Amino acid sequence: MKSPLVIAVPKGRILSEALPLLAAAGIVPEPAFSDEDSRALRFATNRADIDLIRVRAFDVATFVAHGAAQLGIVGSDVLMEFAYAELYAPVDLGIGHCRVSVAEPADMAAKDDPRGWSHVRIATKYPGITRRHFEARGVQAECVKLNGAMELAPILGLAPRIVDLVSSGRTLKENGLVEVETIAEVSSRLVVNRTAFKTRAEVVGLVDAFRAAVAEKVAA
Ligand SMILES: Nc1ncnc2c1ncn2[C@@H]1O[C@H](COP(=O)(O)OP(=O)(O)OP(=O)(O)O)[C@@H](O)[C@H]1O
Ligand SMILES: O=P(O)(O)OC[C@H]1O[C@H](OP(=O)(O)OP(=O)(O)O)[C@H](O)[C@@H]1O
Repeated sequence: MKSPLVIAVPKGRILSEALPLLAAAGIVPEPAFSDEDSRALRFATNRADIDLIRVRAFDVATFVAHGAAQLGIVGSDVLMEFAYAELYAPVDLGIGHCRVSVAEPADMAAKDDPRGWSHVRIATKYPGITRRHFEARGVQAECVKLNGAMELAPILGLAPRIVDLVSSGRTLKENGLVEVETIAEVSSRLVVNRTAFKTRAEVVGLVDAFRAAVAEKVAA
């Protein structure tokens, strides 16, 4: 028998929205998958030919790009950051909606004009997206890489501006920051390893199942 297909899912906030979509696509993980006390990382499902792995959001892209997992669920922010050529993203899952934005302290924004920037220092988890965004209009971005709590950077003098995800805007507001530019709208995508897509027929069937699950959700 062929080895099971591996689907990588992020363990953070997307998971609760992804599970109903997986179920609608006919994939239900074993109970240990939702058990917070479980230390297991790879899980069987109701389908003998499919396993799930639970990894960090950024690592979903890495596992699938290298073919260690054949499919995955990941935010388009992560896809933009890495731009892996081996990743094919055929289905917008319509979950995990937010945006990647530039933000700065409210008092700074009151007198700031983004058109006048020539060099910016930015704290971010997304140095790739940030550099490309600013380079496209001739602005040099010096990035300080953080893995979370970017909103602290301006207050503590690490960098005057940040590039981070914004959804309700509450995190910015509670930290005295305002959004000054939206770089991109974000949603989660089904990603597939291009080689697996060509060589394993079951992958094509699964992509169709996810597409149907999304269409069903939209129609409901
Ligand atoms: N506030 C938000 N609203 C909607 N979607 C979000 C929001 N924040 C993040 N996301 C989406 O969820 C994905 C995972 O984010 P999450 O915050 O759960 O993980 P993380 O904290 O980056 O992960 P890790 O703990 O592994 O570093 C992001 O890549 C993005 O696509
Ligand atoms: O606009 P809002 O609705 O407030 O959402 C934005 C926040 O959500 C994300 O962080 P998350 O809560 O995932 O924590 P993290 O810093 O661990 O990534 C993001 O990094 C922002 O901090």
